Amino acid sequence: MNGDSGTLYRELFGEASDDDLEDLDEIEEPIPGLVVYRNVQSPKECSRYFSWLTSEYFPDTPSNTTASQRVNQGMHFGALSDPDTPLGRLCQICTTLSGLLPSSVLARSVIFDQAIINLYDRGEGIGDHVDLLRFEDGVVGFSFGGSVTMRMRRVVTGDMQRAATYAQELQAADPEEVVVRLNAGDVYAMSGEARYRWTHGIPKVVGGADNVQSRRISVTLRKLVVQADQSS
Ligand SMILES: O=C(O)CCC(=O)C(=O)O
Ligand SMILES: [Fe+2]
Repeated sequence: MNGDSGTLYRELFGEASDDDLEDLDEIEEPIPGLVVYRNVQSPKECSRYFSWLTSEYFPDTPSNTTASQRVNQGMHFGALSDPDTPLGRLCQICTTLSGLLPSSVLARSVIFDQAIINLYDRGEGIGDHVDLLRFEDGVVGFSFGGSVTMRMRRVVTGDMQRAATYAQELQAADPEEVVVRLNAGDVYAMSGEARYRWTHGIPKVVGGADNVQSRRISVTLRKLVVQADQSS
């Protein structure tokens, strides 16, 4: 689904101000390549994104159903180069947060051209996985709605393909794990080791309680790997 064509950021959210991005609290988690910035987006901006994402991608997904057919994911394909669109604005934010992404990622002519929009309702989660290798290095996540705990585990099997199939459990899980609390307005990035050598997931249950307590919508930005031309 291509949700943001023709939707101007300014129409929905008013003038974007980079003043909002100052004085941010950057937290470097103990995994090389994992960077978390807190409170990048204001509560007001978050609630506007939450509403826009809901109407654009999940207009018919009530939170009180566990039906397996329910729509809980949307996708965008196409360069996110226009900061006057909601998803393009998220891409622009990435370029303003120093150290969020390595210079090799920022130097790309198109930094991101794909977005996945995930919806989580109470009791849901996503299994431990490494993002598919069809995507380049550098994945950035934005959070809207409820808070959640993300778990990261070092890949110890060396089996990248298996990890990339969204395994629910790694067979030889290393006890070493890092948990990252994600609140609305936070921005996280996974590059290098964090992107390729660690899984990430959102467990359904944390400390005996539902991890997701109220609806959360995440937007993750990626760049598709350009396939070499096989025909010549
Ligand atoms: O919801 C999130 O922040 C993570 C989503 C994710 O890992 C994915 O879509 O691959
Ligand atoms: Fe992922």
